[in-house]
Amino acid sequence: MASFYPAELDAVRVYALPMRNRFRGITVRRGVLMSGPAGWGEFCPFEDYDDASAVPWLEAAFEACGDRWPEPIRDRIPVNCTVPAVSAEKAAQIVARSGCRTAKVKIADPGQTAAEDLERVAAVRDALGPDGAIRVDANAAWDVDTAVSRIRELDAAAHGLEYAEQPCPSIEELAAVRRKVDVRIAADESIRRAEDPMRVAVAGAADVAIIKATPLGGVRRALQVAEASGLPCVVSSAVETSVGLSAQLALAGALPELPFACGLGTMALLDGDVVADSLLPEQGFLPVLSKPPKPDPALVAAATPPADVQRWWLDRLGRVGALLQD
Ligand SMILES: O=C(O)CCC(=O)C1=CC=C[C@@H](O)[C@@H]1C(=O)O
Ligand SMILES: [Mg+2]
Repeated sequence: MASFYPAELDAVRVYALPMRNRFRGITVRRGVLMSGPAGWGEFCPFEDYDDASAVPWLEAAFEACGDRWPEPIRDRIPVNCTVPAVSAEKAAQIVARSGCRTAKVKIADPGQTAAEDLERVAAVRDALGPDGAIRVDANAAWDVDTAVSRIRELDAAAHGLEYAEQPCPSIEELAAVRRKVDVRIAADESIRRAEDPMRVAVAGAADVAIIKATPLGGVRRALQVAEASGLPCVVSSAVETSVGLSAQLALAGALPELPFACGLGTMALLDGDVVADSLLPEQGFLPVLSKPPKPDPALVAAATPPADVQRWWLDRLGRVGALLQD
């Protein structure tokens, strides 16, 4: 239950920021910034999410506006750089510029061949050197047999993968792949898109749980999901601006254990931000803030989309807000 409602919001601002490369099929990231008594929150469900699936995203924004986050137990978070489905050359540049010691590589993207995936992963290993870690994310693209053969090939091209994220859609398939390959399996969509993320039994089907505060309803809820998963957790972003990203860092800061780098280096995917001190990784780390950063009015003005786009987002906010109050 949210602790306060949109009627109490001090300010609501719609933003649109271009992505540097197409990611998850999108080229512009859009959402709503809102301020409440505790600070700023961000409501940014992807455009393909229906209103019901967008409810936890709004709960996450309201948590940031209405409550302080749990006390952190660490003040900085190691992060991976995220490599979209780009050419091998571009992938190497992204890794080299990031300063991160872990890279997450998107594979099995629509329109990409298996050979291009292997080249991208090999280029990332060259750019990272022998002791960096490489993880891949297939976003549920494969069946079990394809996953088993592709993961083995990618593991060889990478000279060792840290884990393979969501190779197949279902938990049963993840479990079957996990029995057949030596690489760790991570569950992402199986948790974040589950009807009840608190009850999804991923232990046995995965070695790592990907946890995201924004689609799971906020930092507190995500901490409960992490505990219920019974697995080591990696916090990963939903490609928010620095406002929403700060909540994900609060989650990473509060988790009892954090054995792997987190997927929170995503400000590098966006061309611009709404805060002046953007949460871009430095030497592979991001800070845990005590509260969300305040948007810079000039940057927000520069990121404000046309009136019809603003109207679409405000209507969506109103509809999802009404569902939340039901
Ligand atoms: O984990 C990262 O490095 C970045 C975040 C990331 O990959 C994602 C963010 C948002 C939507 C997803 O398609 C994608 C993911 O599947 O993890
Ligand atoms: Mg994923």
